[in-house]
Amino acid sequence: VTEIQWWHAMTGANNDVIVKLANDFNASQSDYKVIPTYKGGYADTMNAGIAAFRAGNAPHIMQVFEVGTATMMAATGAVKPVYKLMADAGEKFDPSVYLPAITGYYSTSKGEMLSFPFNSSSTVMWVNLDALKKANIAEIPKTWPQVFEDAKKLKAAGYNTCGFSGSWVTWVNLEQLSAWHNVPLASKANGLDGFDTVLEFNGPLQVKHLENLVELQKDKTYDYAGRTNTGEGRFTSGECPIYLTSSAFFGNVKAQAKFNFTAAPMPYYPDVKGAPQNSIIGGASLWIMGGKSAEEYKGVAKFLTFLSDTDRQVWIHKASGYLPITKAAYAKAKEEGFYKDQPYLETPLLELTNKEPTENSRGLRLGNMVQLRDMWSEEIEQALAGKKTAKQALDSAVERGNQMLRQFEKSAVH
Ligand SMILES: O=P(O)(O)OC[C@H](O)CO
Repeated sequence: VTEIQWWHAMTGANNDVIVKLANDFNASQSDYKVIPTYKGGYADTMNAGIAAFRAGNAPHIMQVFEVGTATMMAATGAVKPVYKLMADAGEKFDPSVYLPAITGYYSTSKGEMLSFPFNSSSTVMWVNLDALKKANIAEIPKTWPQVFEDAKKLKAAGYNTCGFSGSWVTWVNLEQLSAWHNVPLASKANGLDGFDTVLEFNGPLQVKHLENLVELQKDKTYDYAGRTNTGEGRFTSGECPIYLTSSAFFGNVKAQAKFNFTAAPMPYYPDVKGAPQNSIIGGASLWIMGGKSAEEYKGVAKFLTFLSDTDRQVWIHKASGYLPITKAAYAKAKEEGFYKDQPYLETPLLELTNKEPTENSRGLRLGNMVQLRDMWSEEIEQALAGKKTAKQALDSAVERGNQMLRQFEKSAVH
């Protein structure tokens, strides 16, 4: 039996999904054994994989969050592009069966798929419907001013430590916010059109939004919940009744929330012309590491085919809240009437396809993104702590970030 190591970053309900997929694949044939290993959060998993590659013992499959894409693309030799893997292994593979809004993110401009879009998500607004009722709020808020208003009412109704919050502070409040309002995060289509991109997220919209969060943080109408997704339990515990994070929070919400809930589209600022635009994808993709044997690659290719199966994709979608990655799986979920019962699982798909993507909303591809996000978060935290104004914090995040991008550009192999 040829062993295939799969390093991943999933916890809770989504870890259960990974384990079941590996077990089912292993039970479906006897030539290969996929062994999943949790390596910490997304940033830790990526760093562990890169270190292992340098030491000559990389796993076969590595789950890398969407914002690690530029780094992986630049790591020529360290990775085996998916389109090549499938061709070399003689595995049937048609990139056109996957949803273009998702695969575009992980493909070259020629349409060659570099990594396999295993778990794609988007940002949604999770809402505690019982809390809304308790605060006499009749409708789910659609705009940011309505969220602020409702969060104040929720506070008055007893949710006094957190009216609203969210995870992945930069993803939600810079990256998705910018795309959703059709303003640039960075030049060159947010880096998709070249590594010579410069950051541009210190514009009026992003500054105004951070000013709002800073102001609302003072009395806990908003309460910061951290850089990654570790604060998500504050929604399921009932503490924060409005919470912006990934659609893939679904498995844990379903298992843990003792209240009625839904996931609505991200709010928007109604004074921004044309908003809302479309959201961008989150989550992660599977990168196949270089330097393995033909036999091992054959097993990996078979596993990717196994993951692409329509029924399996529908199952992953229903269990986790990650998106169905193929057109057939999305159509099947619709046909089954799945979204009639659970309309909120379609929310991220509707956001992604809300409008034809623009240069500002196709996605983003910035090098050194793990470090960039940490530094952007640090600047946001300074603003929330009252040590800098929102404008100073975002100006500094842009300036420091541009230096990091230039370092990446110099070191990247083109
Ligand atoms: O929680 P996930 O897996 O949907 O990922 C959220 C963000 O996209 C991570 O960068």
